[in-house]
Amino acid sequence: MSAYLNRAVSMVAGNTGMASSSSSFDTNSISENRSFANDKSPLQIFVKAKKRINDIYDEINEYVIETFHFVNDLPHDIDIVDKAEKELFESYIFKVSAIREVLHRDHMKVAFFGRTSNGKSSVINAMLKDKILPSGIGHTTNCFCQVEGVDGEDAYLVKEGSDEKLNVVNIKQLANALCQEKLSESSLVRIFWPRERCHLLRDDVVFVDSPGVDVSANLDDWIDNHCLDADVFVLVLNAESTMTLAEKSFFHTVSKKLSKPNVFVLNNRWDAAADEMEFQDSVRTQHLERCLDFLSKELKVCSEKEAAERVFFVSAKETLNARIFESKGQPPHLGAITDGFQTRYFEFLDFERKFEECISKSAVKTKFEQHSSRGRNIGNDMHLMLENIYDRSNVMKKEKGGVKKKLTDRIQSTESNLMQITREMKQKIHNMVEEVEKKVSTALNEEIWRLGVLVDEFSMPFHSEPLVLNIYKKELNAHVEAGLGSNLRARLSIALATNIESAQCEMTDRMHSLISSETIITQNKQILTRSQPFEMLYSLNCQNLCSDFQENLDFKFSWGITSMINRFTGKMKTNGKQSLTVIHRQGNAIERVSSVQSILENPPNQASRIADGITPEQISTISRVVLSSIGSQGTVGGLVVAGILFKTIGWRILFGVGALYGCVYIYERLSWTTASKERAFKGQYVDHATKKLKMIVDLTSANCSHQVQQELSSTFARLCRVVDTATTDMNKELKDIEHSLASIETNQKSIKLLRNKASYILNELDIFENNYIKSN
Ligand SMILES: Nc1nc2c(ncn2[C@@H]2O[C@H](COP(=O)(O)OP(=O)(O)OP(=O)(O)O)[C@@H](O)[C@H]2O)c(=O)[nH]1
Repeated sequence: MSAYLNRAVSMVAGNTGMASSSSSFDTNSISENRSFANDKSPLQIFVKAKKRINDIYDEINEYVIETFHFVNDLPHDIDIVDKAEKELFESYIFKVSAIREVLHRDHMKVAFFGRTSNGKSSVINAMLKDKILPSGIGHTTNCFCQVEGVDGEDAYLVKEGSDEKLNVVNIKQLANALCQEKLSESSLVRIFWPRERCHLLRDDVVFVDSPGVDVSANLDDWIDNHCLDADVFVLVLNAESTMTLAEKSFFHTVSKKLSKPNVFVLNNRWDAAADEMEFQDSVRTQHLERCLDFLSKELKVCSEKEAAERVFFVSAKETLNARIFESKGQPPHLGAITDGFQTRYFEFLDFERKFEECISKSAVKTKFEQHSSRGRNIGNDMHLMLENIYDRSNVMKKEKGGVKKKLTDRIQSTESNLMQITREMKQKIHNMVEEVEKKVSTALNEEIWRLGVLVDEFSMPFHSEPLVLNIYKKELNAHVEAGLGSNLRARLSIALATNIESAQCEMTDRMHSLISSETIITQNKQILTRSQPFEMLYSLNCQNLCSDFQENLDFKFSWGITSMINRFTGKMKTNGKQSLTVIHRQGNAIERVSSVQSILENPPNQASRIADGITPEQISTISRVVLSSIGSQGTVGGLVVAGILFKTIGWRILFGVGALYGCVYIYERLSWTTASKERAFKGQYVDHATKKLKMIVDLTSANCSHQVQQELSSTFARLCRVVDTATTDMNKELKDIEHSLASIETNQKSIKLLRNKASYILNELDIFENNYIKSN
């Protein structure tokens, strides 16, 4: 084994972690090492990086969707995100979705270029360990052929511009299929080959075979259409000849369009070139120098040292044959064409190892660095937007907190002020009620005192006929009731209405000071505005009051004994009445109402008894007893009196007095006319009505004060209801604000969580970049 071979073996073994302590090895051990190495293939960097970035993008996708839904579902009252921001959040969903699609399609792409028949297809087949692409003498590849892995057992091809999957059973069929179609040289045929048949395809490497660079002038189109996303370029040279201008100029164009492309140079057909063993080393050195110069000095895609790792001398044909034998379980060296197979085979393995390392790192960098940076931009943007939204929610929280405090204070002050005003208004109403009671009582007493004048004003024709008299009495009662009512109204109503109105205004103003809502105040004013001022009802009801009035229109001699007794008892009646008033003043208003009402309902008996202590029957009995006593003893007594008087003053004087008494009697008897009867009737009526009206003075004043109390209390109650409504509204508003605040706090927690998720994703991308991009 030559020294060069030893170097190659140690190189490959070293890369796979296997120590080469002996130069005596066979190709079986190489194949075992190679198989073991697959698991640790440099391509795994790309595979793992792709899986990782896909996982991160799955998280980013979930995150942008979650964030958009959160922002979109925010309650309308929490106006912290505007329409433009929502649209921006939504746009991230589409962006991420587009990146994920590209990511899923991302693969490592290697493109093979060189002159026709240099063995490009053979190199690809050797790498894929199968005769996939047709190869042969002459121009066999007439368009771009891309070999990529597919799940499943069946291979198929898809032509450019078509979705039809054409079955490919074997290489002949594929060659026929490609030849039958008149394809343009820059069109692309995609060959899908089962992944499981080749580890390179399984690890997402895509191979692109091209027509010879010497057969086309459309090199720019080729590069634009097929090379811009290639991670590695392999220039397949024919080691039997020198690099041509066509090959050089193609790569010059490539290096102009792509910054520092990864270019490998394979001096293929080295088996044929090495036939003449004596010149082998000098030819190799010659080729090597030219290639190194080309890469490092002409293309300037790498340093000379790096270029030394990019130039190989191989035999694709031998390698392919060896691998086919190998796949059949036979020793690979059976595929050897000439001497030096092992060296060339090892160098092919070395190329593959370097190629795998290069393409993996390059693809990770060129493809995933971009995705990582776009993911980072999205994460940063969203983090910033969420930061702004959080700040806005904080401002809103503070505002709402301020409103809540003001509202709470207002509710508390309204409640305490309402209690204070209620106490004061109760006292005011009480004072006004007492005042009204006094005023009504005084006014009514004065009117009763002037009752005679009112009765005298009644001018209906009087007749003592009972039927006519009844009508007269009814009309008189109505006249007295109307007169008293109008007099009382004239004396009291205006002042009373003014007082009540001012009290109502005061109540309204004070209660309205507790309400902040102008709408409620306006509505309330409309409700409280009365169409007519307060009108007091005195309810004297003389008709019932004087229903027991019984006139006495019989002639009565004013100097008769009965009249004299009546005058005497009249004095007693006055005293009794005074005592009744005292008794009544001690009771409360309601009791007075009931007692007086009962009096009114049973007027003659009880009232007279309570007032006088002596009933009219008793008076008449007394009169009769006195008269009868005078009558029964008159004979003796009268004679005695007459005798004494006769004896004392003389019969003339006695006769004169008797005649005078008689004249007076006759005069009174003659003047007892209808007019006298009317006067007597009115006098009796005035006495009766005065007596009855005085009984109801307290009742009436209590009734009036009750009306005032009712009026003011109902006004105050209405105002309280209004304040209550306003307080209820404020409480409702407070609850809404509290609910809103709770909602803001919940949303702030969600925003924080989403912000943290953005930071987490950014951190994941950092780790990804450190592991897969910066370390390369
Ligand atoms: N001796 C020898 N022959 C080779 C080697 N590689 C390829 N060949 C032969 O060279 C011929 C051309 O090989 P291809 O793989 O078709 O070459 P190509 O560059 O793809 O040609 P086009 O497809 O026409 O561009 C075939 O007959 C191969 O068998 C090699 O390493 N040694």
